[in-house]
Amino acid sequence: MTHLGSPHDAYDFIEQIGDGSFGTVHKAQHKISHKLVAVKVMKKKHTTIEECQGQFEPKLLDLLPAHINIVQLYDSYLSPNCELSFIMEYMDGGNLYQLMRERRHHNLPFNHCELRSIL
Ligand SMILES: Nc1ncnc2c1ncn2[C@@H]1O[C@H](COP(=O)(O)OP(=O)(O)OP(=O)(O)O)[C@@H](O)[C@H]1O
Repeated sequence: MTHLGSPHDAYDFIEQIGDGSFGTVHKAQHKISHKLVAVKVMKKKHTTIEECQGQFEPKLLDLLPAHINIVQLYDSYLSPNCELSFIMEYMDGGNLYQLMRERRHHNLPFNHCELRSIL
């Protein structure tokens, strides 16, 4: 379900944590519950709810069964300035590239079990 309105009304944006091909990702905190979330603000502008609901990523996340290795999608917003934002579970471990660099730096290669869970 996409809400009409800005995610800034419900969340305090803390910092930008990523920049992908399709959107920028921010760490944010719900103003009432204080729960930390990741907000992905899509680069492409959208004008209608129907257009937002046709997006591939949220459709896929909705279809997948709950799993600890799959980020949960909580909500989405369509702002008056035509920005579409997804509110997602916040993962605080960094991305795979950062993890690989850190492990290499400490000379700690992944074992078979870890590789299987990543792939
Ligand atoms: N749910 C999340 N919790 C914490 N950080 C996240 C979350 N989602 C994305 N990020 C951070 O934001 C970065 C960009 O994510 P995004 O999904 O926009 O692109 P990507 O999948 O990394 O790259 P691309 O879309 O270009 O293939 C990620 O690399 C990660 O560091």
